[in-house]
Amino acid sequence: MLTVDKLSLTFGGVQAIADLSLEVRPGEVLAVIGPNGAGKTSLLNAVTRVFDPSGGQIHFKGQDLTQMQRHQIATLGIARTFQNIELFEAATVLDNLLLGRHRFFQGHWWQQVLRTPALTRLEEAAHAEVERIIDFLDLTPWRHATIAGLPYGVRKVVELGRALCAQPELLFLDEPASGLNPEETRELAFWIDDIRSELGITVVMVEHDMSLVSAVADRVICMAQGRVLAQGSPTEVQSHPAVIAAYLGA
Ligand SMILES: Nc1ncnc2c1ncn2[C@@H]1O[C@H](COP(=O)(O)OP(=O)(O)OP(=O)(O)O)[C@@H](O)[C@H]1O
Repeated sequence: MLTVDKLSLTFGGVQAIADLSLEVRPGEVLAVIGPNGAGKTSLLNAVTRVFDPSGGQIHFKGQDLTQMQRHQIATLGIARTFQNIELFEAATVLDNLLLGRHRFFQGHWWQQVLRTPALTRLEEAAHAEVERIIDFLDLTPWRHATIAGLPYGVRKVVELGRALCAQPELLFLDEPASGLNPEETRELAFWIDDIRSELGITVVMVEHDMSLVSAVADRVICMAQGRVLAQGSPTEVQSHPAVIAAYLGA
C-alpha cells in the first residue's frame, strides 16, 4: 500500500531520516518504535509532506507522494493524528469532526453561495459519517462540548475521530497512547483493532507504549538514528539485541 524507498530528511546539519526504506501492507497495523530522536515523527512528517524529503521516493498505491502538493495528500485517502493534539479549541467536538470531512468539499465557491443539490448531498453525507464516528468512538456525551473544556483523554479520542471522519485508507497515529492512563490505553487498543477490522483501515502508529504495541501491532519496525534497525513481530523486535542496545544507548 505504501512503499518508502531510500528516504532522507535533513534539518540543517541534522539527518533525521537516512536512506530509509520500508513498506506498509494493506490491512495491517504497523508500529514504529525507537528511542527518542530516532526519526519516527520525521518519518510521518515526510510521508504526509509536512516536510519535504531531501531524497528518496514515497509511493502510495502506485502514486509518488514526493511529486504531489502537500494539500493533495489527504485527498488520496491518508489521514493522521499529531503528537501534540491539533484541534480547534474554541469549537465543539461536532464541529471538529465535521472539519475532518474537508477533503470531500472540493467544489467551487459558487456552489456554496447557490447551495446546490450537490453541496446539500455532501453535507448530508458529512453529517451521517460524523454520527457514525461519534457512535463508533462513544463520543455521544461530548458531542456539543467545546474542546478547551475536555479532559486530555477525550481530546485524544476526538482527534482520532477527526482523522477517521476523512474516511482514510491509511491512518497514521503519532503516539496515540501518550498521556493516556492504563484504562484509556486498553480502550484505545480495542479501537485500533476495530479501526482495522470493522472500518478496514490500514494503521501505522508511532508508539512508545509497548503494552499497546504488543496488543495491536501485526508488525513492528524499530528505528534508530533515522534508519530501520530491526523489523518483525512485536516479540521478535523487542528481543532483538540491536534494539535492546539502542534503547540502552549502547
Ligand atoms: N522541525 C525540526 N527542526 C529541526 N530538527 C528537527 C525537527 N524535527 C525533528 N528534528 C530532529 O530530527 C531528529 C529526529 O526527530 P524526531 O522527532 O523525528 O524523532 P522521534 O523518533 O519522533 O523522537 P521522539 O520519540 O522523542 O518523539 C532529532 O534529532 C530532532 O531533533
